[in-house]
Amino acid sequence: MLETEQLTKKFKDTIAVDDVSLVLRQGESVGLLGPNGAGKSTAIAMISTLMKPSSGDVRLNGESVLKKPGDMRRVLGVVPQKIALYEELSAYENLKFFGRLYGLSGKKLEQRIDYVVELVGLADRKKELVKNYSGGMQRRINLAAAMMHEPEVLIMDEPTVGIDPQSRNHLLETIRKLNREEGMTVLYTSHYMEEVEKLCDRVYIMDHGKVIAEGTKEELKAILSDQETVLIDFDQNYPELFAKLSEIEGVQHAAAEEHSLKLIIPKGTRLLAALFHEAERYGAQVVNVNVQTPTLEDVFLRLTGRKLRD
Ligand SMILES: Nc1ncnc2c1ncn2[C@@H]1O[C@H](COP(=O)(O)OP(=O)(O)OP(=O)(O)O)[C@@H](O)[C@H]1O
Repeated sequence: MLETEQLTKKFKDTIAVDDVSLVLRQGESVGLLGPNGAGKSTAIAMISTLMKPSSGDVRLNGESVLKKPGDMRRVLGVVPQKIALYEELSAYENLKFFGRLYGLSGKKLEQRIDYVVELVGLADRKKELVKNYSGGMQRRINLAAAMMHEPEVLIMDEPTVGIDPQSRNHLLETIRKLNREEGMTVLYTSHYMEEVEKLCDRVYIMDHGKVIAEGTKEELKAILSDQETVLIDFDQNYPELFAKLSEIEGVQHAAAEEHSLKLIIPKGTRLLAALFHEAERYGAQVVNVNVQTPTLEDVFLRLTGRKLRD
């Protein structure tokens, strides 16, 4: 129902979005996964008609939205990364304002407000001023505002960055319910691999403005089907040892995080003898060794040599 064709956005010396072709089918939940600066927000700004592409096109049911941006705006509910609410007003007043912008009034408007505050779990607090809400509650009302005009497609730009775990879970559950139970089409961007794994059927992985991989979660993980991920926990951080271990024969990618080192190796690689030998040389204690099936985070590491959250 919605697609981008070789979408490109150039700023002075940066190509923020580079030849990106995405497809979003009705009822699907699609993830756009990439680190900070990958170009996700810029792509969303163009899809939602807030920014003109340098080249390429965005199509809604086959028709270019560059000519008819109004059609797209009616269909889309966009939850931006930044909170877009009036702080001095209550949640209820904010929702009333957004509802009126979309032409709702009277009983219909009140019914819709009742529905969206219930949806985000804030019905009993709707009369409080937005400035007194926690960051997570503000995000939930942000989602409620995007839902006021009964959009067919919901686009969310990193909606859980910096919020408390309770609001995060609530948001994720709400989006999941909207997609699975109400058939809402969802485009969800994040640099949190676990969120995309939980919510999305299909995933585009972006880096430096380009789509570097696309597929169902299973297809993407199949990129690593003949590899395994070994997570080694140490008693503390040993930068020199970690660098040394990353060079062991067979290790294809390595990423260190605090006391742990993650290695991607071909299945069946005999690693333990070398691991313990080197650890002993550096006086390091191996606390735990865990062999895992690859995650989308590992796929990203394999494709780019970097971690998603570098
Ligand atoms: N208005 C602008 N002018 C110049 N450069 C920009 C502009 N907007 C974005 N960029 C650059 O384009 C690139 C992509 O940015 P974008 O915000 O789309 O990435 P992102 O994947 O959404 O990351 P984040 O999660 O940090 O928002 C970055 O290098 C950014 O600095």
